[in-house]
Amino acid sequence: MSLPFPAAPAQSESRSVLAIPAFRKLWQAMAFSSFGDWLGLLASTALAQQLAGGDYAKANFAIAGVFIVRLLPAVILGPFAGVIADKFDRRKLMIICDVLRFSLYLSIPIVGNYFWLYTASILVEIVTLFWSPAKEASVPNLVPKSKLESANQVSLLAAYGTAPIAAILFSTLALFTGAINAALGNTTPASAADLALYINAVSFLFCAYTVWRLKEIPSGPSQKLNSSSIGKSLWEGFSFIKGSKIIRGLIFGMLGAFFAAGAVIGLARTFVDDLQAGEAAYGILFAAVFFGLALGISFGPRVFAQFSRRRLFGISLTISGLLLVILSLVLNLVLAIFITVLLGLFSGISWVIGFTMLGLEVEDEVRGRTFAFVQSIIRVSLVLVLAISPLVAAAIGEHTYSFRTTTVTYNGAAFTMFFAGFIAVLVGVISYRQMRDRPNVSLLSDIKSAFRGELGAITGQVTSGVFISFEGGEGSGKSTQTKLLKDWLEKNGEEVLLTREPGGTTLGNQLRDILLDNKTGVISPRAEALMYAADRAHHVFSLIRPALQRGEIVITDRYFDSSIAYQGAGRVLLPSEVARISRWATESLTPTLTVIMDLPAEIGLGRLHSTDRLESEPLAFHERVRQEYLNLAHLDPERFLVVDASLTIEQIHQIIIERVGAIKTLKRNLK
Ligand SMILES: Nc1ncnc2c1ncn2[C@@H]1O[C@H](COP(=O)(O)OP(=O)(O)OP(=O)(O)O)[C@@H](O)[C@H]1O
Ligand SMILES: Cc1cn([C@H]2C[C@H](O)[C@@H](COP(=O)(O)O)O2)c(=O)[nH]c1=O
Repeated sequence: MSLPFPAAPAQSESRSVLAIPAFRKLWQAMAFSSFGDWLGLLASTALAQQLAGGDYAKANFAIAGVFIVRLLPAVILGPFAGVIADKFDRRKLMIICDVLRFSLYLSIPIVGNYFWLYTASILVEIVTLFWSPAKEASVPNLVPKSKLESANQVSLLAAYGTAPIAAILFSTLALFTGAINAALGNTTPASAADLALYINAVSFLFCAYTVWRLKEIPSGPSQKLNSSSIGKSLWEGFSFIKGSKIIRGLIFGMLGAFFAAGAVIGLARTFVDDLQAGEAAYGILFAAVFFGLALGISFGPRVFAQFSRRRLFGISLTISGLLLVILSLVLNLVLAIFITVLLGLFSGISWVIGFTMLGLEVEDEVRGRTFAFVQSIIRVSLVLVLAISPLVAAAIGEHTYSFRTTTVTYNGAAFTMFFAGFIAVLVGVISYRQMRDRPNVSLLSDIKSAFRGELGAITGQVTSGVFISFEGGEGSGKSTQTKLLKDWLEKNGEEVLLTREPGGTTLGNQLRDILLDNKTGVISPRAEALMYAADRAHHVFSLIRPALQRGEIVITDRYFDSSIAYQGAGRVLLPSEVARISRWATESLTPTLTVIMDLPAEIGLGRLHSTDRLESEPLAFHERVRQEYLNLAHLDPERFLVVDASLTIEQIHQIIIERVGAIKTLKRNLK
């Protein structure tokens, strides 16, 4: 029998996609234009502030204006631009767009007034709306299908990874503007914002040149693009998410994360001014957010690997909100930068978990619409927060307070950040409560368990298909009920794989013989745990995962909870350690539903005609197993269904099909 391809992606995927010369060149062009975009954003907001000439309210209004004009075209024209861009030669379109962006950015510092700053910003955004779909449509022509996901990952890196580099360059320009002006022999000295805008312009010229040389991009118009309107995707996505508590919590939380990050970005320029710091500090603060975000995205999920993703999401969001509140109270720039890195870090964690979980929790058929919904709602809320927060700050104005001998100044930016942080905390707490798994496990004990490496991270990981496990003591009726359920599901049009542990595979059957044969005699508890885990690893790898990926329903008679109950409680090993082995063996594949057939051990054993090596264990062993099952179910009532196995076979079957029949992805529920 040939084994399926491993589920985990190869480590060097991202590097290998960049080894494709044509894609690498396009990627470099993307990285340059993203870098230019970030530098342009920093420069435009700095210029808007400069043009206000020291008027606090005017500076805030002007900065809000920059964000509004940069985001509005995408909200209003986004879907239409995609359709129009479809009709043109992609390569030529990208070159024209880049040359236009070069000219527009070049003109902003030359003209140097508000009117042209806003007009040019709107035009740049409109041009970008045509460039982006042309670029998106070109990527599939340059990389094989199997590498598309890695291509998207490195594209994201180019889009966001360039932000801190742009911010550092902006700070450097701000620090050395005088020297640079002198070196260039400028008679009318340019500000850091002007210089940044010139560099930005040149980055687009470079991008145009790269694409011009990239003959691999087909010259024809692109294939059909997703052109659904924002209104339509909002509505369709909304209809799908309203039924799921977890997805609702996720989206609500992600909006909270964007709300907090948007407030920092929208208010950063005036906030650093309130801290008596200049343009260099603005760049550093901006870089700090992205540096923190990058840290959170890269290391967060790995560092907190043992912790429940659903809980971690709400917690990191709440911490981000708290950090925003603290940031608003800080009057020292160095401290503010440190807090901003932490704020970015926790926002990064919630962002990456949010997106990953959306991918995991949302079924294949509705994933596209859900993501479209999330993207639309994020754009709309970003426009609102970026536009509104400087306006609120302007309305609040400047305030100085005296306490005995000290005076402190808290301006509108600080007050607005405080409120934004407060709202983010509320959102974090609500989404934590809404998404929290295992409601009977307290946060503190979950943190302790995570440090010990317990089951925390194991929560709803099935991507496609439905995975149901049956658990219970000896003779409790598992085999009888799994067969009845299989028949019922097949009558309802499902493809079903019924399997068991140990022994779902050829190798598993050999292990089963050794494990259950009375002649085997005593096996050390740890060796026994490893043998069951070995059977499980092979079972998941070669049978269960492939079936789930085919979209089938997998029913297994016993899975990892058996090991926790038998080897953990029965053999008196640490259940947390046994769980950890299973998590490793299965790459955390967790059942959608686990049915526990609960029966006093004595009755179950009494139903059997012969006894194997495990069944021959004393009654106390089997009672410990039963109690451990009940304990597991108590901790995670969402995953477990405990059934009274002393009822009749038909009564039990009815209880089970009532619960299974409610699973949303069953064909009968999708009609
Ligand atoms: N609800 C029930 N009431 C009475 N007898 C039952 C019930 N369910 C199953 N049985 C009988 O109990 C015996 C054991 O049932 P079954 O093989 O389904 O249990 P099991 O949990 O799979 O056992 P094992 O742990 O040994 O694999 C069978 O003879 C079966 O007909
Ligand atoms: C998966 C698994 C099973 N066991 C024990 C439980 C039973 O005594 C046997 C399996 O027999 P069954 O007739 O198929 O129920 O193995 C275990 O101890 N640990 C496990 O992980």
